This record gives sequence, C-alpha cells and structure tokens, in this order.
Amino acid sequence: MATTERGTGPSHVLAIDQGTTSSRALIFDADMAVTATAQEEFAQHFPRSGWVEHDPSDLWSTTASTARAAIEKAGLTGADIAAIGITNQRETTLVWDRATGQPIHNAIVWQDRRTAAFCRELEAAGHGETVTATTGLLIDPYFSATKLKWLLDEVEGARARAEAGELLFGTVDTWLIWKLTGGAAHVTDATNACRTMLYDIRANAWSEEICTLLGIPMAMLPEVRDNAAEFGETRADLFGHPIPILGVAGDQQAATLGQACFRPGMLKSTYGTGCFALLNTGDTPVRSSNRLLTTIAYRLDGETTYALEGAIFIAGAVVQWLRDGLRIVRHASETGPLAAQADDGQEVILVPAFTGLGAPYWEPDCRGAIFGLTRGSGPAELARAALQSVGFQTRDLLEAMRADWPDADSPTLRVDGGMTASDYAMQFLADILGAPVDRPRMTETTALGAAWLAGHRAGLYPGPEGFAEAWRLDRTFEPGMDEPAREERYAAWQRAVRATIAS
Ligand SMILES: Nc1ncnc2c1ncn2[C@@H]1O[C@H](COP(=O)(O)OP(=O)(O)O)[C@@H](O)[C@H]1O
Ligand SMILES: O=P(O)(O)OC[C@H](O)CO
Repeated sequence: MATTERGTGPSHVLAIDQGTTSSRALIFDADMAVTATAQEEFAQHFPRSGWVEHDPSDLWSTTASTARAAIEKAGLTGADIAAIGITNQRETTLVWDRATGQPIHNAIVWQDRRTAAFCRELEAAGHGETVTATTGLLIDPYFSATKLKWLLDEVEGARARAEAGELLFGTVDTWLIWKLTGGAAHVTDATNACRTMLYDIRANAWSEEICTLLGIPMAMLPEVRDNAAEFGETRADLFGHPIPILGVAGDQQAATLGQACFRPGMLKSTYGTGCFALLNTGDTPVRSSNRLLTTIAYRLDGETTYALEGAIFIAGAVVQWLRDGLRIVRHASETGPLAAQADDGQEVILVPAFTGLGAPYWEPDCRGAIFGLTRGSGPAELARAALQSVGFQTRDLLEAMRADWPDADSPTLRVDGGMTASDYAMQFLADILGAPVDRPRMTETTALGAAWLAGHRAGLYPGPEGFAEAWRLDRTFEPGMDEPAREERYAAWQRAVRATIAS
C-alpha cells in the first residue's frame, strides 16, 4: 500500500470522467496533482441518420476497467482511495429494470435528434414558456426528457412497466453509481438533473407539471443531491475495498468548478468535441433573451449557484472532420501550423453546422456550408476556416451573454479541453473576442472539478477559496487584431451564418 505524507489514511481521489467518446479515470494525490490516468474509447452507434446511441454495458465496462487501471498505474489499491468523484457526458438517457439492472434499450446520446418532430409539436402547442420558466432550457431534442418519453413510447411494454414502478431512469452518472454500488443507490446531482428538462431549477425539485405533460412516471426519477454529498459506496469486490462516492457533476459544470469559476462574472469555455461556455451568475437564475440556457452551475451545502450556458455542438469535431473526413491532416496538432500557411488574401468561412446549430441559433435542421472558395483555396485555407469557426461561434455565445447579463465586467475567458492545445485556435479566439484568453496549466479541469468535489467532501482538499488559489496560468493569449479588422471579420461570419440558416 502506498504511504502518504499526511498520515496513514487514504489520501488519493479517483476521478471518473465518462465522456461522449471515451471513459477516463484519473488519480489525484493529496496535493490535487494527477499521478496516473487511464482512458478507453468505446463504440458509437448510429442506427439511423441523426440517431446516436451508446451501449450501457460499454459505458460501465470502460468506466470500471479504466478506474482499476488508473489505481494500479498509480501503484495503489482501493484502500488508498479516500473518495470517488464522477463527472459525465450530460443529458444522455438510460432506462433499466429496477430488479435485474438490465437496460431496456441502448442509451440515447445527447447529440441524438430523433425527437426533433415531437419537440416542434411541443413548441407549437405553446409549451415553450412553461419549459423555459421551469427548467431554464429550450425545448430541444438535446435534453433527456423527450428521449425518455421516446423510450417509454417505443420500447414494447416500457410504459406499463414504468407505471408499475419496475423501471428506473438515469443520466450517465446515475447509471454508473447504480452499477458501482451494486444497485444500492438510485441518485443524481443537481447539475445533471437540471439538464433533463424535467427539473425545476428554482424549486430544486423534479417538476410534476412537466412530468405530467410528457407522461413520465415520477417514481422512475432518481433522488437529487448536492454536488458534494454521500452518493453511496462501491461494491467491495470492485476495487478490493468499498470506496465512498462523494462528488458528482455534469462534465461542463465540473469544468466550471475545476476552473475555479466561483465568483459571479467568471466564465469558462471547454473545447472538446463540442464547446460549452458557462458564465457564473451567482444565486440568480438569469433568464436569457438570447436563447442561452439557464442552468445550475453547482449546488454546495444546499446553496445553488446558477450559470448562463452556451452550447456549440461542433468544436474539436471540426478538426476530426479535417483529419478523418477530408484527410488533409493526420494528427489534430497539424491543423494549427497548416492554418498559419493560409493565404491572407482569401476569406474562406466554414459554418460547421454538421448536426444543426446550437446556441444561440438552435437550428436543428440546418447543415454546414463553406463560403468564399476560390480556385486557390486548399487544405491550409480549410484548416484556418475550421479553427476560426470555433472562435467565431464562441464570440456568438459571448455576445449573447453580454446582452443577457450586462453586469459581466468583461471577464477573462478561462479555457480548457483538448482543443486548447492549439495555440493557433486560442490566439484567433482572443483576436476575434478582443479579450484575453487564459489557458491554465491544468487542462484536465473536468476531472479536477470532480476530484475536488469528492476530495473536499472527504476533508482532504480545501474549500472554494483555497482551491481557487491553486489555479495556475499556463499562458494568456492577448488579442492582437485591430478593432476594424475584428468587426469586419465577425460581420462576414454573421452573414455566412444567416446564409447557412436560410439555405
Ligand atoms: N492540437 C490540437 N489542435 C486542434 N484540435 C485539437 C488538438 N488536440 C486535440 N484537438 C481536438 O480536441 C478534441 C478532443 O478534446 P477532448 O477534451 O478530449 O474531447 P472530448 O472530451 O469531447 O472527447 C478532438 O476533437 C480533437 O480534434
Ligand atoms: O462528453 P463531452 O465532453 O463531449 O461533453 C458532452 C456534454 O456534457 C453534452 O452536454
């Protein structure tokens, strides 16, 4: 067993980060430093156009095996782990049998658009106001509620079994906790609950009104806890020792915590497959007039802190498209140097609406477009347009945030996620925002946020203030573009988006 500097008790934290394309596990030591990591990708299932599913057993097996691998790589055993923190892809929807633990269907992933027509019906029937006033969200297939309704309607016998109390609903955190605890706990946290479109973010309770509207039996919903709380204990046989699960948060909220955005006005943006920007608005759930989402940033000791969120569906995914679709690069890291070679005389703009547009447009049916191609346009111009599209989309979000929340004292943007490795993309982001962009040394902020919740609850890690002091800057990207050029470029982007939506 590993010895610890601060005594003989367990002093490490295991963070589980169950994402859209892979499951990861990280071990944090008593100083919140990462000492081991493990990662496994799993299959994506696309049974029809616009449908995206995960096999629940893949989510579980990759989580369990990466957790075991990380503990082993760190030279530890389960007995050295004081607590587990879980963070996860949000909104993805699972239903399983309470008695057998058997899922009734694959998980329906957040990106899945199968309920678009039903969402349009709900909107047309005038339910938009109730949904937004209650949940802070907009009616969209992105959220769990209509996916859950689809499962109850389409899987044979599901509705009757749910009404008889035989079926349980969960987002990915709930499913993993159920499996980790051997079916002893059916729980979630406030940040995951608030992405279901079934949760009243002001009352901090499941909304009976919306459950009734969608025909969701409330008995199948998990109990909702604070982000740092007792979520259950792992089965002893999993890691050779029972370990308490003491922290849970949806991945974007965990990144907000990991970036120590504890004060109102602080803003983070995470660049993974998609991009998610969250602005801390304190104890006020700000209602957006610009089609942003009002969401729970975190709930600690029963106190809720809210955020405005902008969700962009395609960020790093556009780089994957250059690599796997167009095959103009072999590695994501080649895109920045390639973009730097692009011809300044050409203005190629790519609107990457591959799965529609998220905030602030919410156009599920529009598709991507490229503008300004010339005979001389090639890989370099496309790479530049792809990386710049992420900056332009972030500016769209920040413009909407500024309009919704003028109190924001032009905050510095803290960035994280895989795509922040691209200096080119981060510099353009600062240029087009006309504001500095801070990249922390620790870019595993999502896992750090989950680890901090669990470690703080276990008494190992400091409270919010002490944690915020530990945040360390890697590099600030200062804006370099002059204002007329910046505004001209942004106006060209806006024209391109309008044309894409109209086409
Ligand atoms: N050097 C780079 N330049 C541009 N994009 C990058 C670079 N490194 C990684 N990416 C992009 O970052 C994304 C991976 O980030 P990650 O945070 O691991 O995403 P997720 O958690 O959504 O799977 C990929 O889409 C990849 O294309
Ligand atoms: O798994 P990620 O990092 O792509 O994040 C997915 C988001 O939580 C979806 O809302």
